Amino acid sequence: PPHREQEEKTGSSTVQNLLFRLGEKEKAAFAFPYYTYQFAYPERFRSQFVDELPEGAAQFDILCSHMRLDLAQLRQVMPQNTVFFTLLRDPVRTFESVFSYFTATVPAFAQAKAAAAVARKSALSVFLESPESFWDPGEIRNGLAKNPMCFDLGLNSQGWNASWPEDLAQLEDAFQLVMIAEHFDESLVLLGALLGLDHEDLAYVRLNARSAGSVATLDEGTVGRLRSWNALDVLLYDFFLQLFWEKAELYGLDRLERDAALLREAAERLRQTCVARRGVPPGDLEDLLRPWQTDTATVVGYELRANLSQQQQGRCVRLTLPELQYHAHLYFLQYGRDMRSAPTLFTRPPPVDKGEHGIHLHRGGEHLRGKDGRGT
Ligand SMILES: Nc1ncnc2c1ncn2[C@@H]1O[C@H](COP(=O)(O)OS(=O)(=O)O)[C@@H](OP(=O)(O)O)[C@H]1O
Repeated sequence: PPHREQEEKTGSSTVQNLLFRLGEKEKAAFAFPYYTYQFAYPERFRSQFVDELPEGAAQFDILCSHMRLDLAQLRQVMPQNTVFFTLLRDPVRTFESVFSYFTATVPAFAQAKAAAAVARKSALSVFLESPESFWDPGEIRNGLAKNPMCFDLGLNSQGWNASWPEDLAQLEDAFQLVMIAEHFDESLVLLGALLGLDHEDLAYVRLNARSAGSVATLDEGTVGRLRSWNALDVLLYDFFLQLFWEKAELYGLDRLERDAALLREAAERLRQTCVARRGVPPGDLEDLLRPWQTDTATVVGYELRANLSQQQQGRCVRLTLPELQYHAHLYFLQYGRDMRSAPTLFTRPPPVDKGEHGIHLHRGGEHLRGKDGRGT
């Protein structure tokens, strides 16, 4: 059974979608959060955050919802032969994405934004001029404000300390694969080899991407400041990037490139079949396919072709289904009830409010279930 640790803003929704599709097809038992679609994030993961084992299942097969990692607690939930993998992204791009997406929810970022309005500068540049002045390390909602990838992996993300190398070595032992977003297709090939998946299983579309207008261009000075503020994320990334290339060499570099090319072809075929328009702004998307938005970032989605067969429709909707909608759908399939909502510190509420929520999800669910004739 795979377990994927979800890293904020690294491309993890794209990998999660793949596991959702795979798990749904195989009727896997998902270890879902008791509340909502994330494990009480940004608290450290605890086994009691997981909902009950579904009826008839002897163990959980897949766990892939948002969490801040605690390996020991996670091992209490998942079977012994679980494959652990996660995904890292260039720390500069990750931080820029985290900053843009969570400007309003991370207090350190929100304060920088307020100061920027006065100074008539960008919030990110004001933050990077003196990050320490905005950053209160005692405030848990500031977890993502510095070294967000280390934070999500449960490492000490606030500064270097003596146990860091050992903590890193533990992660190296625990994860069979650490994927690298900059080599996404090659990472997927290695994942496929690990889980016994073929190119068709691995075909994907890029999910949760911001519109071009939401992505900041970074000059050299900004990149330098981002790297020094997130120095531990840089260390983490460089360490696992090197490990990634060692794994790639073991697989065979030529073979990896050949397989990545085949995967790209399979993915492109599926995109040609399914997608009429990519990069579609939220206002143009129906509820079912509209990704969750924040106040500060526009996240784009996909419009499907109009004349799909029933079977294609089932596959294409799932391929492009945003995280919350797919999570809610699978939760409903697994338990026969709606996902529980609960306020968390980082509230990203369900896509529509409570009253409509059920109707929307049922409609979404029926749409999904009806179109491919799976039925529940
Ligand atoms: N395949 C692939 N390769 C490279 N990058 C990718 C891929 N898929 C998604 N992305 C980018 O990842 C960002 C979204 O990350 P997450 O899905 O992890 O976000 S979230 O934490 O779950 O909200 C988001 O980055 P930004 O657009 O910079 O915000 C996506 O564009």
